[in-house]
Amino acid sequence: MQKLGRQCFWAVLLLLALAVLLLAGVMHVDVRLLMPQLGDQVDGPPVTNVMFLKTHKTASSTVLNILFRFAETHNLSAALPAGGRFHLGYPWLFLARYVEGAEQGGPGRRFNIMCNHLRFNPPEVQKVMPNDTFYFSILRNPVFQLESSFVYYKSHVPAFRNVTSLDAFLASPWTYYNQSLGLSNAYARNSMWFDLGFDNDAPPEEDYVRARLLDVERRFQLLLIAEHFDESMVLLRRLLRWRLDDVVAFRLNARSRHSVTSLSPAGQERAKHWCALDWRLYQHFNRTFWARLRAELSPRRLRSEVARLRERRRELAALCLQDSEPKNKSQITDVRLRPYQSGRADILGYNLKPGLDNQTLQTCQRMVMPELQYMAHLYTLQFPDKPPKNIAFLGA
Ligand SMILES: Nc1ncnc2c1ncn2[C@@H]1O[C@H](COP(=O)(O)OS(=O)(=O)O)[C@@H](OP(=O)(O)O)[C@H]1O
Repeated sequence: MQKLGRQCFWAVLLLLALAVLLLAGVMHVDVRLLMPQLGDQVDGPPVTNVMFLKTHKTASSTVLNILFRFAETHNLSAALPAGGRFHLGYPWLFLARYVEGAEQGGPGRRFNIMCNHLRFNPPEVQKVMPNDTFYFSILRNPVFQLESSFVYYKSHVPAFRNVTSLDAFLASPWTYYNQSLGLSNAYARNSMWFDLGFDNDAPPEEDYVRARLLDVERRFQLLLIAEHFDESMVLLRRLLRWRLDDVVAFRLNARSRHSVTSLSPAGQERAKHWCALDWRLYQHFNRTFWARLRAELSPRRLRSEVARLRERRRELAALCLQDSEPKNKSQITDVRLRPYQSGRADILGYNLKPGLDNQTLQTCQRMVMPELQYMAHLYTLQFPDKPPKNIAFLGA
């Protein structure tokens, strides 16, 4: 009798499971959306040695926030800029000695996570990162990347200083762009190509471009695409075997709508021509990105993973943020959460909900902490005996 009862129980359970699967199939719903805990399972230990080449104006600060949070929550070491510096020697080619502590404890000191701005120089990066490091970076359509760069670096970059608009610059770039001024003009032309360590003024000849694209393919396991940020996070999480919350992030370092300018259609075409190396880079890795996604996930699975990521971001926004809309500098009440401002860009940040309990507050603070503040925070954790980084603009 008891045996019959047990059999009935299992039969009902089986029927129920079949009904859920059938329903999910009919309604085109991924089962993991109905039972989220199923979807967070990953095979094998997470990858913990990661080098992210932080390209400029490509959503890279949002990725850096993800990596810093992972480093902090897993007690991993980060390769941080030495002394009072805020980047790893940029715009000069990276050298291992730009990393705090790289030369202490004898040569061979290795770090888990590396993600501050640097100009890629593989042999020197290899001196501070372990052999099994996962290398990745992110690219953005150079038309929009250049527009963001123009507004952000307007007064910093010689080529941009004396021109009123990007359209005017692109109509006659050689009037404003002086090659002999070298590195300080790197933000004005093929900036992603430059960050990868290549010559941003090289003629875009076919053999040269192909050889460099091959170099990038050899060095990096993954190139993400800023325009497809959520799909990028789904792919990254899969390859790193991380949990969903590890890759959920709020958009950081964004400009307010009024500081975004739009390029005329002719200006957009000129931007592709002016930044021909970046345009080739972007087109190539946009193609390989989608090929990789297709190889890793079915379209339905991709849709459901992106949906889960967005749902979780909405949940965390509701938990953490006073208002899900980002705020400008003067609206951010906690000065420590104000992002660095530059050029004509009005860079936005977030206010947290008041009255959060300590643990929630800590999680939420980390998610909205701007790059410089987070770096200074990790630096103090990692090097408590060294003078802390001085973020001058916070005192202003
Ligand atoms: N999640 C996500 N998806 C898409 N785009 C995003 C995301 N996060 C940040 N951004 C946009 O990235 C721009 C800032 O880039 P960076 O953080 O790389 O800039 S920096 O070089 O570190 O200053 C900045 O672009 P602009 O607003 O056009 O300047 C951000 O809006």
